[in-house]
Amino acid sequence: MEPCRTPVYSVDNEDQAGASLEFAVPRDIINGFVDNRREYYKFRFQNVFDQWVKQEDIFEKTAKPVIDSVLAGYNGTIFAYGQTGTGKTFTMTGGAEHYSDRGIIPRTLSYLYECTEDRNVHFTTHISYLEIYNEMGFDLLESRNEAYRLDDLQKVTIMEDLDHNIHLKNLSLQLSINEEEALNLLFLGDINRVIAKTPMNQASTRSHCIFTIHIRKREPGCATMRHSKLHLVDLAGSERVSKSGLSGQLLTEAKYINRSLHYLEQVIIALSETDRPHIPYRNSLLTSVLRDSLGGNCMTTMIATIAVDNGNLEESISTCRFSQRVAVINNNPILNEILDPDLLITHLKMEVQCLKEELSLVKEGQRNDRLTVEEIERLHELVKIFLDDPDPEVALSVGADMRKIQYCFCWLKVMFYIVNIYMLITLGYKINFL
Ligand SMILES: Nc1ncnc2c1ncn2[C@@H]1O[C@H](COP(=O)(O)OP(=O)(O)OP(=O)(O)O)[C@@H](O)[C@H]1O
Repeated sequence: MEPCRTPVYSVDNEDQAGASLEFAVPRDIINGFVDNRREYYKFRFQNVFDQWVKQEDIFEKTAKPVIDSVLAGYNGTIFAYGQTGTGKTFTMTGGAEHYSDRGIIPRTLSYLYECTEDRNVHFTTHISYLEIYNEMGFDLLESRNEAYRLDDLQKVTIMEDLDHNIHLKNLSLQLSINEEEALNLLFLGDINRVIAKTPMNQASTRSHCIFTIHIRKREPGCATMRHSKLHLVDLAGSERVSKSGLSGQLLTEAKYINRSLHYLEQVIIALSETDRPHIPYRNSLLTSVLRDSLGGNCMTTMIATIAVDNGNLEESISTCRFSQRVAVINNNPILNEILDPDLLITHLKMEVQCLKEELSLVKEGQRNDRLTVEEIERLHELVKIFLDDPDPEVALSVGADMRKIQYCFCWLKVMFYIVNIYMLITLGYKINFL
């Protein structure tokens, strides 16, 4: 947050009804003339952080619960939204001056690898880093060398399968086995990010960036595997084109940013209205990529950053209104669990074997040549083993040959008669004896 020039806001974290942020706007501040606009605006959120808050507190209260649910097998998203220059990148990535200024992404990596140290559970972590600039996707991790131009990066395109799942073509997934490797990937991606100067903010990021951690977790002896992903999203800042005095390339960027944020807002509004049959995800690359992360089976946290000085009040109130829309969306996180691929292969092999036997049974069912003496002797042996085995689950397996199966049935029938006759004789003997 920018330092406050006029104290027109107050934060109340003690209120029983939840944390609140209130703006008191003296009438003379509203454009300098008396009008009918409201003088007080009060918003309630899960947490409200004032400008002196420590990065650690933000991480503990906003990010940690999402990471815990991602480690348990649910998808998660944390995204920073707000006017340009209000601290989104500072919140997500952090400041370079002090170690304590580390933002949510590096802290998430530390916490994540700390949690996955448990040797009894097998974790695999992959990282991807996508940049969306002027409605085009770029892989921030593809180039192992520093990119000098945006075109040096691999272009990422979006594809949809028959089940409407989104796939990102050319977005690399980099394996990272520890915190150091993951941080190196973050730094590589950050170097590759497009940085342009605007009159509003000397280090403004003009693109949306999505840092995604893909996790696979398997517990020993467990037939299933859990897979989840955590999107950490630093959105480009919204800005009023007239106010920022942009022109040329920067104006084009601002238009793209504002348009994609507008589409994001449309999606959020549609999600917050429960009776809306259609959610317009396809309008932009950003909403298409975040499709499974805004509504649906995901735990989503939005961090809204605002400036509290008078000059930015209008944007700040608009950001708060948008955040309240987001807060009413109800997601139903679903556990992402699949059968372990190795076990799946074993099951499929067994199924193929059964199907092969069934097939040859159908084909060979027409054979009418007689069984040889050796074959008959072998079948007697198999039936004996089958009958002698006390295990009720034991199977009599004679191969896919209808003649052999029929012979075994006949032989079992003979055995059945023999046993019955024997029992009758024994019973008759006992009666006579009595
Ligand atoms: N809480 C904070 N403490 C100290 N400095 C901060 C804080 N928040 C932001 N800043 C500083 O304010 C400036 C703007 O912040 P930042 O780049 O994070 O804004 P942004 O919202 O990401 O902007 P843009 O949308 O233009 O990328 C940076 O120099 C940053 O270091």
